[in-house]
This record gives sequence, structure tokens and C-alpha cells, in this order.
Amino acid sequence: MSEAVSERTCLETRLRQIGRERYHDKHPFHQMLHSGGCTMDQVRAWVINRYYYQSRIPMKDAAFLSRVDDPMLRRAWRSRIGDHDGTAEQEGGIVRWLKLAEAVGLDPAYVASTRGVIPAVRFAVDAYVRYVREQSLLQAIASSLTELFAPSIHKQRIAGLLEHYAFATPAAIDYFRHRLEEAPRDVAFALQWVLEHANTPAEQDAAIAALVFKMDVLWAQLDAIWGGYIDPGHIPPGAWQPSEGVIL
Ligand SMILES: O=C(O)c1cc(C(=O)O)c2c(n1)C(=O)C(=O)c1cc(C(=O)O)[nH]c1-2
Repeated sequence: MSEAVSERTCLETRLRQIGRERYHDKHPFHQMLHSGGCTMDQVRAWVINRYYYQSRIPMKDAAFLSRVDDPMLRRAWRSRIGDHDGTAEQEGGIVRWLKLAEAVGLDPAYVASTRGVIPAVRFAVDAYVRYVREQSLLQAIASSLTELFAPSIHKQRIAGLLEHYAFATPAAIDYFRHRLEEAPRDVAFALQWVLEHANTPAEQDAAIAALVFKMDVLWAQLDAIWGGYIDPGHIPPGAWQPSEGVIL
């Protein structure tokens, strides 16, 4: 094996190890959600807060694109925005998420207003957008590599929701089925790019730090939901109160 190839393999191994240790599939909230342990209000709290993440993903990708001067990189990245915002032919992830909101008994307009988002979730998600706007392109791309681990959690979620919750029809959770096709394509490109461009030890450490940062962004959102709606269940000022925006 050439030295460059073995360094890439080593970086990939380090990146994957971070996922094994820190990805949010290990968070107790996800384990509770996927095993049917959440009340409908706890599911609603997750849908409202997670919408904020969804809504900011295309904005962070647009921020990223605005910094890229390589047309080929822009071309490879821009489909991410269509995946979330939709196209003339196909609805996107944001509309699909709002269908999930409706299926759990929430007014989609209330969810889309982002009024009930927990302040700590807002801070974490905004930090991700800012990170992608301000850090190096290598770090911006590496921070998306949490998606290496997303297909497995999406599979668990599809199976768990369908098994345990009456609201979970295939149409209601279509968002996740689409991600099963979109995420592997996106992350294969991003991983390749990072492995090709992180050549020095400092660049490799920067890529690792970016992935750790993003793991923290995901974990922090679930900690905030857990504290607000599960244990101790102190809903922070400004966050969703369980009667708001409910249409059932
Ligand atoms: O449900 C999940 O656990 C999950 C995780 C992640 C992730 O790992 O960042 C993303 C998504 N979903 C997702 O749906 C999505 O569109 C997405 C985009 C990105 C990104 O960083 O660009 N991550 C994720």
C-alpha cells in the first residue's frame, strides 16, 4: 500500500471510530423514540425541534456553496439544496417533514414558524450553520460526515416508528425513506473529498475536530429535548407548550 493510501485508510478509520463513540443513535432519546417509549407529546416535541435542523440544512449548504470557487465542487454539492427544498417535479425534505408534523397532530404552519423551538436547539443548529460559513472548506465538508452513520439510524427509525406508533404510516415517514437514497450518495462524495484533501496531520486533525463538533451539535439537540420534555421535564421559556399548534 502506498503511503498516501495508507494515510487515507487511517483517517477513514478515525472518522468511523468517532461515529461509533459519539453518533446520536446512542442517545437515550433515540432509543426511547425507536422502541415506542415516547408519548405523543414527546414525539411532537422532537418533530418541532428537529424541524429547525431540517430548515437550516439547505441554508448551511447555500452558505457553503457561496464560498466555493470550484464549479465541479459546486455542481456536486448543489443537489443537496434540491433534496430539501424540492424541485418543480418533486417535493423536498422540508415538505415531507411537515407531512410528518401533520401526521403527529401538529399544524404544519405552527411547526414551520419555528416558534416553539427550544432555545438550546436553536443555538446548536445556528452554530452548525455558522461553522460551515466560517471554517475551512475541508472542515465544512468534514462536518457533514455525520451522515456516514445516518442510514443505519434512519432504518432503525422507520422500523421502530412503524411498529410502535399508530401515526406512522409509510406516507407519514416518507422523509426517512428518501434520506436512505440521498444520504449515501452525498456522504460518499464528501468522504472522498475529505480523504483526498486532508493531507497533512494538521488537516487530518482539523477534519476529525469538525466531525466531533458536528456530533456535539446533534447530541446537544437531543439533550435539550430530553431535559425539556422527559427528565426533568422543565420546558424552557419560549419553547413549545404541549397544547400549542395541536390540530387533532
Ligand atoms: O435523522 C438523523 O439522524 C439525521 C442525521 C443527520 C446527520 O447525521 O447529520 C442528517 C439527517 N438526519 C438528515 O435528514 C439530513 O438531511 C442531513 C443533512 C446533514 C448535513 O450535515 O448536511 N445531516 C443530516
